[in-house]
Amino acid sequence: MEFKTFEIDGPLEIRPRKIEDERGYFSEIFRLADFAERTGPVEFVQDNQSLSVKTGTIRGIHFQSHPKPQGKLVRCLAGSLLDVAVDLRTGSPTFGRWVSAKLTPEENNQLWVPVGFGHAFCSLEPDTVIGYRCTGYYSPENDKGVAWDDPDIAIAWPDVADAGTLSAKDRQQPSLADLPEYFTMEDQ
Ligand SMILES: Cc1cn([C@H]2C[C@H](O)[C@@H](COP(=O)(O)OP(=O)(O)O[C@H]3O[C@H](C)C(=O)[C@H](O)[C@H]3O)O2)c(=O)[nH]c1=O
Repeated sequence: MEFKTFEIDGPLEIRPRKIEDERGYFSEIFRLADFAERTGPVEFVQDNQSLSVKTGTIRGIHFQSHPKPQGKLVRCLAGSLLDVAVDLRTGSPTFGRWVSAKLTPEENNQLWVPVGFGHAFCSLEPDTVIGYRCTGYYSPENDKGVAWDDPDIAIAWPDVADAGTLSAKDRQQPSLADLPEYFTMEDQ
């Protein structure tokens, strides 16, 4: 299992080994000991999965505020997607900056989005399925977001990104400049 860091401290791209044979492959996609060695103690309590039928579907930038924050371990189960983590920690030297990874079943890679980061993705082909493990339960009252196309974040979305796919909620997310201070450098 390979762990790749980014220029922003916190997010990780994880690439579990695929053991291939004539039947296909086998992969240990998560080992708590290996993961927690790099992230510190984590407990996943909820697994989510969503289907995006159209190429260019954009979901996000989402996060849950305290006292119900969520770290997310994301992978692609079908299709492919560009997954993005945005640093929302007040006082962070990389506040407002983002990292991304193209996730596909073939690559068998994952993105760790720690507490303190917003999460968003864009599907890169039809019928893309995303699966992600969360370290906190869903809490609608703590479900917050930032505008996907905020110029102060300037995520380099792929050309296929289709704003027409945005949910009503995502069409009216606040700008980064208008966002309350939800997270600090104490968050992880
Ligand atoms: C997140 C969530 C949603 N829901 C319900 C609420 C709505 O009735 C429906 C769709 O929710 P939403 O439009 O927020 O789903 P996405 O736009 O895919 O948002 C998710 O995708 C972005 C990229 C994320 O990182 C978050 O996990 C999450 O915000 O599922 C639940 O019942 N449980 C949940 O954990």
